Amino acid sequence: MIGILCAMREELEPILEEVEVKEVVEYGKNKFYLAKFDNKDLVLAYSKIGKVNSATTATIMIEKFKAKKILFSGVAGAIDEDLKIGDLIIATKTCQHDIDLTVFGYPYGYIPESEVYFECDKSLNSIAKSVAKKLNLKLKEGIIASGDQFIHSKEKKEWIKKTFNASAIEMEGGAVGCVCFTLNIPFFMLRAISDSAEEGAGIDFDEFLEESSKVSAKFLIEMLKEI
Ligand SMILES: Nc1ncnc2c(CN3C[C@H](CCSCCOCCO)[C@@H](O)C3)c[nH]c12
Repeated sequence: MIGILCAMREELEPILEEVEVKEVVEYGKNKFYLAKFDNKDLVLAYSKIGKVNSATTATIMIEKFKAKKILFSGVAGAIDEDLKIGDLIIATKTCQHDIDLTVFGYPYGYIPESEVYFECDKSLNSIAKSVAKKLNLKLKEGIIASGDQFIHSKEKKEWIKKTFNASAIEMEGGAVGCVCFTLNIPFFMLRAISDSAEEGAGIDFDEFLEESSKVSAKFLIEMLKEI
């Protein structure tokens, strides 16, 4: 079973259109779509926005639906200057920029007995890179930072870049990475850029959410053929 996770309805819908939904299971105030694609069993859901919702949905996919890998598809704000709206990025690792226990001498993003960074699955990332090569698509890879905030300030964006060496920003990957690390499940995260995470990002986000969600979804479908 492969878990396909998104945060928002707009991110999941273009994927659902491409798979054969066999059953919809209502559980934990959410809907889980059991589907087939290219003779593979999938469980798909959108978690709702944020780290708690995405951690909850990832855990249900793994524990209840027996997902053996989690693939995230969605949109992100750009931190690296060379990332433009519609560009694709995969996470080498994820982190949580809104964790702050620095008063106790810990680094930003660190919870005692846990990790700052959660590694993404290298074999899934190499499949993504070979798919991008085959389709002649630009695909960046880098650290992607998460927090329960929509970032729309150059100052905050630059702080996250300096503190975590992050290339993009969103609100779920660090939490899903932690769940997959905890349960020893391979984690892959693909994002298409929807905004600059600077002043005015909210306007761009509203304008490009649907289009960038489709870019990510289209690539994910191509990846599913190779897994
Ligand atoms: N700059 C940014 N900062 C943080 N995250 C992101 C992301 C990634 N996703 C989009 C969504 C945030 C938008 S909440 C929208 C509320 O509904 C608005 C109606 O559509 C959340 O799931 C994280 C894109 N640009 C970002």
